[in-house]
Parts: sequence; structure tokens; C-alpha cells
Amino acid sequence: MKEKVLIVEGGYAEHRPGPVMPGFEGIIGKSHLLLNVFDNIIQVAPTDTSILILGESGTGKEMIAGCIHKLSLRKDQRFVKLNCAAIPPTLIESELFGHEKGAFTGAFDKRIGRFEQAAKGTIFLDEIGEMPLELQAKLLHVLQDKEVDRIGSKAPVKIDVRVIAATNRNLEKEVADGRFRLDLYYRLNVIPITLPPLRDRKEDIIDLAEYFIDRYNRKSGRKIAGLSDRAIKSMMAYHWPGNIRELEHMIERCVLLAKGPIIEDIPVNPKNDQGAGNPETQIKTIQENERDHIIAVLRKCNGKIWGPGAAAEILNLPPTTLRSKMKKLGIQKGY
Ligand SMILES: Nc1ncnc2c1ncn2[C@@H]1O[C@H](COP(=O)(O)OP(=O)(O)OP(=O)(O)O)[C@@H](O)[C@H]1O
Repeated sequence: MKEKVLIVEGGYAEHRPGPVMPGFEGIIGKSHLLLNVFDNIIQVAPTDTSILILGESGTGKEMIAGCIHKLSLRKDQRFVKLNCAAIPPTLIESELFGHEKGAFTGAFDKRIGRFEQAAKGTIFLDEIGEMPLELQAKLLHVLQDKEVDRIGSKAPVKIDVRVIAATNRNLEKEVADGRFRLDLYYRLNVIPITLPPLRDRKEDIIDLAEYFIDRYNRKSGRKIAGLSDRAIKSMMAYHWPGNIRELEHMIERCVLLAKGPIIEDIPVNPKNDQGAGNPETQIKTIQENERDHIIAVLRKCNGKIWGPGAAAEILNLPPTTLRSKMKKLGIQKGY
């Protein structure tokens, strides 16, 4: 069997596919689609405009947000993140804008919100499409007037913060369905940057796989030298619904479980991909079953994760755990 071995000279420690451009360290890939994204970022990073990063789950939106900050004039100030889907809707307001002592039951101390924490720097609002409608109005006010109102405070605080938001939702559809404010959409969408899904930049798959083999070799102390032709073929044929995150987790697993010096096979079955084949006759992995079960429950709950009768409760999982499982398994809106 012909092997694709990654180590050429100097051993794995010297193997570094990419980065291609300064400022994008750790972002692997040289497909023209990704290089176009880099070009756009280089142009807009030094401005102070809001940026909306669009793309499926696991395409690297958070990494790109970090690059934009590092390439901006605010690079020496703080980069503060908030994942709007990771905290209950009732807490987002206080997380973002802060509160005064005694502002509500349980507000034992004054709290500085993320906007104030990001003073003179950048705030990254991940999964902005999950932000409740009533908070969207408050966010718009912050963006327009450049001041925040801590809950329970009468005096607004002036802020100078650049906003980068990201979503894997189709925000235009969210606007059309009345779930996202049009005025906020316009405000955030000044510069949209769209990250292509991995299946549209297959040229990057092997570079990424090599990079992750290197990373997980170091973490585990293993010395996996590369991928067999068969593994490469499977990877190139696969649809990668969970994008780079899915690829990373798969390589991690393969590095840990490989029986020989290279990864012989990748546990993806393109026939199971994109709904092809007869599901009745397919033997699924535990992970595939878990994915299908979570999707079935989400459909039953109309995609609701938090709250009584929602998916997390039915599955007996903390909502944040369910969220991270969804990410890991590549489950996103439109399942
Ligand atoms: N080009 C890349 N090179 C190396 N690693 C990458 C690249 N893109 C993404 N990753 C890795 O893939 C994983 C997912 O990336 P990230 O969290 O930035 O995606 P995301 O689009 O923000 O996902 P989500 O929408 O689910 O929050 C991370 O572990 C990240 O380090």
C-alpha cells in the first residue's frame, strides 16, 4: 500500500502546514476561498467597523474573529467573547451590560458587563442569532449611542468598543421570520465575512488533517506518521457537516486509536452522508446514533434547547452540554 507520510525531514516537530500570512497564525489552509477571506480581513481589520462573520458551525468563525482583533489597531486592548447561546436568555443582559448591586433578586454585588470589560478593545458576540428579541433592541441602542446602561443604573456609561458578531443562522431568514430585528441586522452587517464550509474547500482537508495529527501526536505522545491513501480518499469524499471541528475530533480519535504507524482508515461513510443509502440497513456508530437521537428530540421541541419541555430537559443534559455535543456532532440549524 502506498502511504502518504507527512514527515520529510527533521521529524514531526518541524512539520507545520501553513500559516500562509502573518496575522493568521494557526489558521490552516491555502484554498483560494480561504485566501479571499484573509484578503478581506486585511482590508477591514484596521477600521473600526462592525463585522458580521457568517458560516456553518465549525468553520472557524471564532478563530477569524480573534485574527481580526489581532490585526486591528485595538490589538493591545482586550478581546472579550460572549457566546449568546451558551448562557440562559435571562442572564445575557446582565452578562453584556452588567448590573448594579441590588438591581434584581440575587444581584448581591455590582457587576461590570462584557461591553465595559472590552473598553477600547473588541467584543465578540458569538451566535448572535440566538439573542432574544427584547435584548436585540438594547444591543442596537448600545451600538448606536455608544453607551451601556447597567441594569439598575440611572447613568449610562460611555463605551468605545468594536463589535464583531458571528452566526451560523441565515439572518435574512431570521429577519423575514420576525426573530431578528432588521435595524440590528443592518447595523451589524456593515462588513459581512462568510467562511466557506470545508466541503467547498477540499484542498484544505489534508493540510488540516496533518496539522491535527501533529497536534494530537504531541498531546498524546504518539508518533502517527500520516494517512493511508484509503483514509485520504474517504476524507475527500465526505461532506463534513461539522466542518473543521468535526475533522479535528475525528483526527484526535484516530491518532489515539491507530493500531499502526499511520491512520489506515477514517470512520466516515460517505454513503451515510447527506442522507444517501437506506438508513434501515446501515449499522450506525454510537456517535451517529447519538446525533440522530439529538436531532429527533430537537425537531420535537422545534429547536428549543433551554427551558421547560425543551431538548436539554428531555435529554436530561445541562443545556450547555447539549450545545457542545451539537457542535461536536455537527448539528446545526436546518437539521
Ligand atoms: N483554518 C483552521 N485551521 C486550524 N484550526 C481551525 C481552523 N478553523 C477552525 N479550526 C478549529 O476548529 C474548531 C472550530 O472552530 P471555531 O470554534 O472557530 O468555529 P466556529 O465557526 O466559531 O463554530 P461555531 O459556529 O460552532 O461556534 C476550533 O477547534 C478551531 O481551533
